[in-house]
Amino acid sequence: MKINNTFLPEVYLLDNFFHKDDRGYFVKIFNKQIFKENKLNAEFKESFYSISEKNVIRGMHFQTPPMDHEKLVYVISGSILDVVIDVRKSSPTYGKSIAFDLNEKNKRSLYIGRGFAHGFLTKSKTAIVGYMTTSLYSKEHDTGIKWDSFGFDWGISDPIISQRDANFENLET
Ligand SMILES: Cc1cn([C@H]2C[C@H](O)[C@@H](COP(=O)(O)OP(=O)(O)O[C@H]3O[C@H](C)C(=O)[C@H](O)[C@H]3O)O2)c(=O)[nH]c1=O
Repeated sequence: MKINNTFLPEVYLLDNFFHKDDRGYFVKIFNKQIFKENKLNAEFKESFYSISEKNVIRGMHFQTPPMDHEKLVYVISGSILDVVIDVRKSSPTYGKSIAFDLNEKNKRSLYIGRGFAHGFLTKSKTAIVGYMTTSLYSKEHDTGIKWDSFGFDWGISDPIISQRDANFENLET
């Protein structure tokens, strides 16, 4: 596993270990020792996955303190455009976003620190996206900002989104 810095501190792009043989692929997405050696929070408390159709946007989600968390996002099948934005008002990179293609071919994952909103666009027919988070889900602390409110070009104008995501507030400028 190789952990790559990005221009957003606390957001890392991970090149995961994988093994290919005539049966297919084996991919490892988490190793506690490597995470701790690289000062990434390795104390994950929940893991879940979603299955999305093409042109679905899920996001931009985050949990507010004290239930904020680090999040590890990876793609089991398909392809997504994964987007993260800094929503920490006191941060020098507040409002700055970064995007990565995560897919079953590159087997990359994204480690997202606290204070960042996360979302993705499904680019393949379907995409199975896995998550691990370092806090428990808390409905009261689960919130977000609107997907088209921070100047990011998703390359799509009419995504399939939930009513909840459509009703999020815009990023405060
Ligand atoms: C996360 C979660 C959700 N829920 C409930 C809340 C909703 O009734 C339903 C679906 O949740 P939501 O619409 O938030 O799911 P997504 O839109 O796929 O959100 C996910 O995708 C975006 C991109 C993320 O970054 C979020 O961390 C992740 O939650 O499950 C639970 O009951 N427990 C949970 O842990």
